[in-house]
Amino acid sequence: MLTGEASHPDISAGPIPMPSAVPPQRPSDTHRTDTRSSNTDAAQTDDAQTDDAQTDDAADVAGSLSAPGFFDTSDDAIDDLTKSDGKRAGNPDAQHVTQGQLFETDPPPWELTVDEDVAVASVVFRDAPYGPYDYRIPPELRDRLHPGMRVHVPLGRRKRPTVGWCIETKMGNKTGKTLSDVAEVLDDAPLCDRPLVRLVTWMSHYYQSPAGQVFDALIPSSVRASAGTRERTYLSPSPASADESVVDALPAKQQRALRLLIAAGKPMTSSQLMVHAECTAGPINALRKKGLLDEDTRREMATSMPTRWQTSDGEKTESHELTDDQSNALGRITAALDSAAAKTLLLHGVTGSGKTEVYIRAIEHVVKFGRAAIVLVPEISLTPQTRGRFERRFASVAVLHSQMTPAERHFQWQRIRRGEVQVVVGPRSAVFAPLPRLGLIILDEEHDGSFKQDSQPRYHARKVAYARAQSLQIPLLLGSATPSLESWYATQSGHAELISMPSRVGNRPMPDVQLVDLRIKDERSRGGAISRQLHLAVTETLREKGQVILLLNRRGFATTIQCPSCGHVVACPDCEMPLTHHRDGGKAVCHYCDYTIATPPWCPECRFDGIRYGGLGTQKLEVEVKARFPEARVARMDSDTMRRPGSHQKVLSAFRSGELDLLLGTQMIAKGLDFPNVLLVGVINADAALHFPDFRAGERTFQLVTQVAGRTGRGNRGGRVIVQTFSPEHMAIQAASRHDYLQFAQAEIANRRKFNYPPLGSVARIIIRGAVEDVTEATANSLMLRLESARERLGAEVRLLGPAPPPIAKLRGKYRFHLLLQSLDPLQLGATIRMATKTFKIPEKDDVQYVIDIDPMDML
Ligand SMILES: Nc1ncnc2c1ncn2[C@@H]1O[C@H](COP(=O)(O)OP(=O)(O)OP(=O)(O)O)[C@@H](O)[C@H]1O
Ligand SMILES: [Zn+2]
Repeated sequence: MLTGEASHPDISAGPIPMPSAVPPQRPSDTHRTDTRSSNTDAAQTDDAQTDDAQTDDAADVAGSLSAPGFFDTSDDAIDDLTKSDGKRAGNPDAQHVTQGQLFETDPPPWELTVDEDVAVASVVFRDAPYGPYDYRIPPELRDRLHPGMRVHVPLGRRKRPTVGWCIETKMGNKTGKTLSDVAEVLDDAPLCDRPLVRLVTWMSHYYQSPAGQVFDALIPSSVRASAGTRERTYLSPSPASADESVVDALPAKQQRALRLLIAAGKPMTSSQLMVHAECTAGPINALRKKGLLDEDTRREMATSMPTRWQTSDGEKTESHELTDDQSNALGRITAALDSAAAKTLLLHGVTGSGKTEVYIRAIEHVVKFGRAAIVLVPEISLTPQTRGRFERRFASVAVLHSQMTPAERHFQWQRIRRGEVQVVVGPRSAVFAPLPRLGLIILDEEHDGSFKQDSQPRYHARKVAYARAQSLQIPLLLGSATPSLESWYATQSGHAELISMPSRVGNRPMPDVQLVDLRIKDERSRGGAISRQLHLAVTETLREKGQVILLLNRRGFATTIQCPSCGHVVACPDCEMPLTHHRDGGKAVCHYCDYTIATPPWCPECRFDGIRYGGLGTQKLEVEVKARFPEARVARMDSDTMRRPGSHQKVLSAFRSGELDLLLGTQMIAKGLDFPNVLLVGVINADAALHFPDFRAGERTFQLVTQVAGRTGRGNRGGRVIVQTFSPEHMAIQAASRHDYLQFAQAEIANRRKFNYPPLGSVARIIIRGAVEDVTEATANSLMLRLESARERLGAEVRLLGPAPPPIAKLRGKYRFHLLLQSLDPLQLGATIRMATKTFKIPEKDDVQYVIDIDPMDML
């Protein structure tokens, strides 16, 4: 029989406190379906990157440019995660918030007796009910079962046999009930060690995601399914075969086979022995039947792995003599490594300052002491260059990427776990790499949006890396030319150490950036996307045999309302967020607070009557470019053209070798590429991301323009940048045009302070979706009421916004509403949601689901 007692994972086992309770059972079965809100084709921006490393079923696409906070939980706050949410928020009644109760028939606490001699396992499940529930470990399994293993247990009144994850083993049954037995242990060894199990419980608590689902994110499905392995039975001589008289009495063929096996001195499979003894299966089976052979079945890799290493993209460079900036940076990183403290370091190095070389030297330091490192990068197939740089410098590198087969992924995971790997390079899921002696975690391009997972559990790799580094007492190194404001703010508030590399390698100048004001009629080309200045610059560059990059980051839908004459964007008076045009009914709606007006027919600012909505895509741009520059060899890079494995590789190699003159595409061409012959970068519409209904719009725009501008001037021939924009005076664009991160960061922090947006406060979002609009809205409303009452009971200072339709108000035939929560204290935010959803049940007939997104990255 089950009990409803919430398990308490061991928190004394490691240096950092982890939460003391995993979330209680979720009341609504339907909750577990993740809406994958922004993973859709309709909504998907052109920057989709897939990383199928961790989920079987989820498309797991991440899209946007910025990153949520992780320092919004101060160290104290992380510490406080070990306490009950309710207590912290000041309500004694709230203590029970973290306790899961399955049956109302549970005895009251004073009737509980503790049975000290029972070995107990706490088990969590992927599907509802999620647990944790306690089971008795039968004596014969006591030595075999450890946290991090899968078990078969009976679940529910019908004792349905179910696979679960053991998160804790302990002595003593405190439930006062007879526990059901663990039926079977499914793994020979834990699939994750204790620190990783504690990371699971922390993630489960923080992201309010069932621990069983977090395990599934942590352990690749290929590992769970033992992809690429098979069972083989090995034969060895049994003790009975030691009797010479028995052997002598055997028929000739059997005798020969057995003697050969004894002489070999090692076990063989039956087919190996058949070859060796030149016999059929008959004599071997006869030996088996006579009890002269012992059998041992093992699971092993089917073949030695045919790893399909991608060839490098043609870059040749090797180790460099460090610049002064680089050696200073390295010195500070090695000091942190030597101090064996869980320090967070932010390496802010301008584009082309040589950050990769610093990472490599830091890892060399780690490897020297027999330890290993994880390097997280935005999707690796976009940057074959980075991969090549690591593979050339370390003997044993495991590169994880989305195009691996399950067998390859499993093979690499086993290598990593056996401690055979010095460096793991991979996307966000690589933060879970089971390295036994991890010494350093690095996030390159730490501001990148792909570090946030867009399906359950909706974790951010930076925050998880932070938690893992803290628990192992190792440094975390974040690197970027355009750090996220979260990381930047952490350096200002003393939670992270700032290391600056303000100049480029070889003292190359930063490229000159020229702004083209698209509001001026003459600058706009009739019907086209390329201004007169940009056209001239491309022509000149091609004539000089230089290469060109054109960026057009068109989002899947473009519904901002902007005046082409004055550049004014219609925005919400309460939230300062741009309003979104809804074609049905001609409404303009704030997607934060639901402020609604009729879409203005002319510009409210300058009265120009030709206000417009919408945009232009890369495909259309390609047609225009080919028409304007018929001689140029052009390639387009976006999620449509880059579907096939290896396609990035191909285009980038062709670009490096000079077989292509012009590369146009979405933000995937803005990332980390290092091509010395790129003399011109053009940004077609810098506003694309600027007027998005998202408080991170300015940050994303700054990052994107700065990053793409950084792709030029990396060789000896210099480089320049042309940025077309309707908002040349906007602070983000001004700062980007001067490569001035500091100015941007200071101004943007001041902006965020007004509304306590991250990194000053925390944000969470709940998405509700359903087939029938009013039912969905009614559900959203009743959840809102619960949030309000939870806020009151907890005395929490949390701002509640909505329900409002998100920019994508309908998705795959489902209506969507969202709620936003904002607070200076992430713990109060989390506790409010936990309390409000604890007993929130949606009747099955309503067909409505909800999804909790803590530290959301986008508001689509
Ligand atoms: N000490 C050095 N001496 C000479 N060249 C160097 C040195 N360090 C790095 N480089 C070269 O400088 C170039 C830029 O380095 P890298 O790509 O690491 O820059 P980055 O800081 O990562 O820039 P971005 O943020 O734009 O990706 C590379 O071609 C690299 O090989
Ligand atoms: Zn508003």
